[in-house]
Amino acid sequence: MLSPTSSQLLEGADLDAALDDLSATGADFHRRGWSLGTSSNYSVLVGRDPLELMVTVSGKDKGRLGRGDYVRVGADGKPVEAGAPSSSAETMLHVVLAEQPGVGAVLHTHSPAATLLSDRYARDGVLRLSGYEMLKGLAAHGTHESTELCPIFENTQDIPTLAEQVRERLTDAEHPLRHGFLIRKHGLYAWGADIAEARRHIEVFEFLMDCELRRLSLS
Ligand SMILES: CSC[C@@H](O)[C@@H](O)C(=O)COP(=O)(O)O
Ligand SMILES: [Zn+2]
Repeated sequence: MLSPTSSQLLEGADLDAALDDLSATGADFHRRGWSLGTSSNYSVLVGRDPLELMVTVSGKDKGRLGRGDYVRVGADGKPVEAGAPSSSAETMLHVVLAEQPGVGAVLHTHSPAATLLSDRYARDGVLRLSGYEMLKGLAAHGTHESTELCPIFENTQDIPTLAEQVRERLTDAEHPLRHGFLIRKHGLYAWGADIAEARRHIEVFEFLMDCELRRLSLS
């Protein structure tokens, strides 16, 4: 349980419940074909002062995660405890997102739609999702007559540089990152105030990208 003086947001039974929720999310995403072949990584914020996250261990089957498949990392993306297994190769992306006030969980998926659309619209640098009722499932979209601009980053394999690019875009004056972004021919990152909201954002993006893919194949 949380003590009133604790700087930790999650500990004890609350932390176990959060990890179980992330593992159930992984099993669900795996079943839906969004987290196959050890792809994807997930994290939940456990403390802000200092910043600490629980991130999935690198290379794990995301359909069969257990409580031991998470590593506690700090603001530098390194494990807090000596001898801990390596956290996700993409840990720094989770860290820069979790640094933002109001972000409590980050999820990453590898669906066929994200893989293909991030390439199809790479030249534009953005996937435009416009006019769909399901946009209301993204926080702060009160109407279907809105547009979500989902930026697309190149898949350079240089995660520290990508993390810096993401950090800059989070506060971009013209088009700040809002709910998610794509990495070209790779996948989707989305986040939320907690695991439930991050999962909803992934589901909405995946639904909308599936619609976009079908719309392209119809036309
Ligand atoms: C199937 S490998 C995919 C990885 O390269 C990576 O993009 C990924 O999502 C999972 O890496 P991980 O280090 O397990 O977090
Ligand atoms: Zn990935």
